Amino acid sequence: MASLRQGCGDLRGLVSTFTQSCQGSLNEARGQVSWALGALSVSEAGPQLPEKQQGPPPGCPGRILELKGNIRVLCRLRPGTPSSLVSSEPGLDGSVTTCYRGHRRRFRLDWVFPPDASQEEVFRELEPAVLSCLRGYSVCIFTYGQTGTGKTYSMEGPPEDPGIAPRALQSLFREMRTGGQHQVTLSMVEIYNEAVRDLLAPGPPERLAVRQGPAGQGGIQVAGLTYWDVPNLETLHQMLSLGRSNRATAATAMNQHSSRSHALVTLTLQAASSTRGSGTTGTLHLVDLAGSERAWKAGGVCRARGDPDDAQRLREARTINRSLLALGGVMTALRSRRAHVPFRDSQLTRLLQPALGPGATAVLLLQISTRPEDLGETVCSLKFAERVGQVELGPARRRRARRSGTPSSLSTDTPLTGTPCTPTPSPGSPPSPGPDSGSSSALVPQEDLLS
Ligand SMILES: Nc1ncnc2c1ncn2[C@@H]1O[C@H](COP(=O)(O)OP(=O)(O)OP(=O)(O)O)[C@@H](O)[C@H]1O
Repeated sequence: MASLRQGCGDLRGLVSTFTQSCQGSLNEARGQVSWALGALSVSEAGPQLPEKQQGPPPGCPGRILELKGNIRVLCRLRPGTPSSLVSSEPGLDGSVTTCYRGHRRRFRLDWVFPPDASQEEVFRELEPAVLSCLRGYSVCIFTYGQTGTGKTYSMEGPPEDPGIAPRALQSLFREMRTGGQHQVTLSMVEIYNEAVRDLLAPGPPERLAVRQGPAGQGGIQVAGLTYWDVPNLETLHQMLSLGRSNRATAATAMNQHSSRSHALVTLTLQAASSTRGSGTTGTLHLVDLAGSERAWKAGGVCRARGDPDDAQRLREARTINRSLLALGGVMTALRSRRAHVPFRDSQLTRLLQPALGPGATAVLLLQISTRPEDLGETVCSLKFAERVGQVELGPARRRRARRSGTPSSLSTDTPLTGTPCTPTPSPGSPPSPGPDSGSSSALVPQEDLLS
């Protein structure tokens, strides 16, 4: 009788959630169709569009993005033991040559940074993409590679030698000071063991639900995510370091301070319309991916160390690898222009969906090791980068605000009145969502609001 009751309860639960799950699948199908239609119109319109409609004039940062393609792959070699098995030709259109299991293979990349490249040199190559966000572009910069190869070093960097994120913020605020009114909004999440957590939540971080946006509007919603209006650079730095300190890290076999989660920082930059042009909404996603670490390597070390936390490390390694595999699957589908792109396969790919949609620009910074014992991983990473380099997202597109869509409470580097790091949150909603976007996540750019 008890088991009959239990069965009956289960059945009731299933029935009650059935409509909801159907609606979810329907919404996703709609999203896929509108994504495919968007891709189609982009590929049809792309090269034929007159320059005026394509974006900024020659010489401007956005122009470089359009001409160089919407996904660029940069590679940075970690300093350390030089090996004759990994050699590189640094610079623009550089290459990395590996000699693995008797096979020589040359991988071409958009830019290769040698082991002695400085943080400044790396950022110089990325700065145009970063600044294009102020002109309404959506840009995603992500670091990818084996654990311990320097992803966090490149993205964050030590205080005495800052990496991409702090330099990007500084550069954006410097540029904003030169004129115009802007509003900057920040959100920061991590994906740890497939759970999405708000790194800037005012209370204890809880697991957040990721959902498909309302029907016909596409996009992804992260329920309960906090969005912060950031008035100045100092506050932004403080918030980022707060978020960073909330991130899950642990000592692993390969790295003493290994990031065990993927971290996604999203800045939305709204520029008010002025005599120089209409308002725009740009988005900058900075993604520090957790490192890939072969499960067998992690497993071997787990057994050898007999540490009680090692089972946890092994589980983390597996989920990280699964999500990176899903990212690889998405890249393959995008490259082959498949009708179905498996964005739903992991939380990482779901959240990255808007950043990899038509009209967006993505820059992959691949980190590799030159150590002979890492060669297998290095080749895998380079193959992944090669796949990414062949993806086409269509020409980069700017998002202009409607004429009436000027952001409401604009600020230009206004000094914070009150305690730093306590700006006004706008829980669960993005900054002034456009009527077409239907998105409640800062990870989701508003639709192309070309007026
Ligand atoms: N270019 C570099 N110059 C100097 N030190 C570096 C460089 N790249 C990496 N390192 C050092 O190597 C170590 C590992 O780097 P980091 O933590 O950034 O790796 P990671 O790829 O983010 O690892 P994980 O995926 O495990 O988080 C750190 O001590 C870092 O300071």
